[in-house]
Amino acid sequence: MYGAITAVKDLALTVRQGEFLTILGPSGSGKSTALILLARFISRSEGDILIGGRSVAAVPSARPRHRVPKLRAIPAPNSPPQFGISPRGVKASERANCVDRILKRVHLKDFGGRMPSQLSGDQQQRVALALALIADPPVLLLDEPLGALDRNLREQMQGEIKSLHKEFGITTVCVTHDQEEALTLSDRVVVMRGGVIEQVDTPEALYDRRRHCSWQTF
Ligand SMILES: Nc1ncnc2c1ncn2[C@@H]1O[C@H](COP(=O)(O)OP(=O)(O)OP(=O)(O)O)[C@@H](O)[C@H]1O
Repeated sequence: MYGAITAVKDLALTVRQGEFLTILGPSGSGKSTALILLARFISRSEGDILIGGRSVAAVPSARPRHRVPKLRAIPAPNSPPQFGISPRGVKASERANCVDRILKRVHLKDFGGRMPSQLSGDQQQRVALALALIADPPVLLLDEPLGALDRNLREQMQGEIKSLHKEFGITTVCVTHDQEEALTLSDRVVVMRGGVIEQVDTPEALYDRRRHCSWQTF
């Protein structure tokens, strides 16, 4: 709840291990709030959120384990991309290698020393993706990851996100209002409207069902 506004009214959602789940809906439908609830950024009115079978309420709030930087912003704006985050469960001696390997994987091998302002929009998104992968979170949360990019770059980054998800197998919850993006990237799509879940389906079933009842635009 934000004051008198109940952004998400009733949310019962199971995110499966390793899946790419997208929350799709029009502006104001509560998508980001649902994602925030997942990350426990704000207090919940009621209910519980489980990650890996464990209640996030049991996780100390000072440093939320499940928090992952939004892709639309670089989390450490004044630092070169390779700083500011350490790989989990990687020995100190191997950290630099791990960071290099992931920067290479997102096509930023030679960009490690640049400041964010020296990077283009898609390079900044790649840095954010690299940071998320290096952090190796139990659930990767993406809020409108490609919203700031033009169409060509968006399609290119969609392909990259999809192949990174396949390769790293990180359980991912993504928020978007872009139907094409949701259908392209996801194993399942959650359609939200007015703070409630309207439908949960595979992209194929969603496309098929909506074809028969006039595809709604967001
Ligand atoms: N910090 C806030 N304070 C007050 N109201 C808020 C706040 N954040 C969101 N809201 C309200 O909660 C409702 C849901 O917003 P939310 O951002 O979750 O929706 P959304 O589907 O992600 O929309 P968008 O795509 O525009 O970000 C909206 O009515 C919005 O105005």
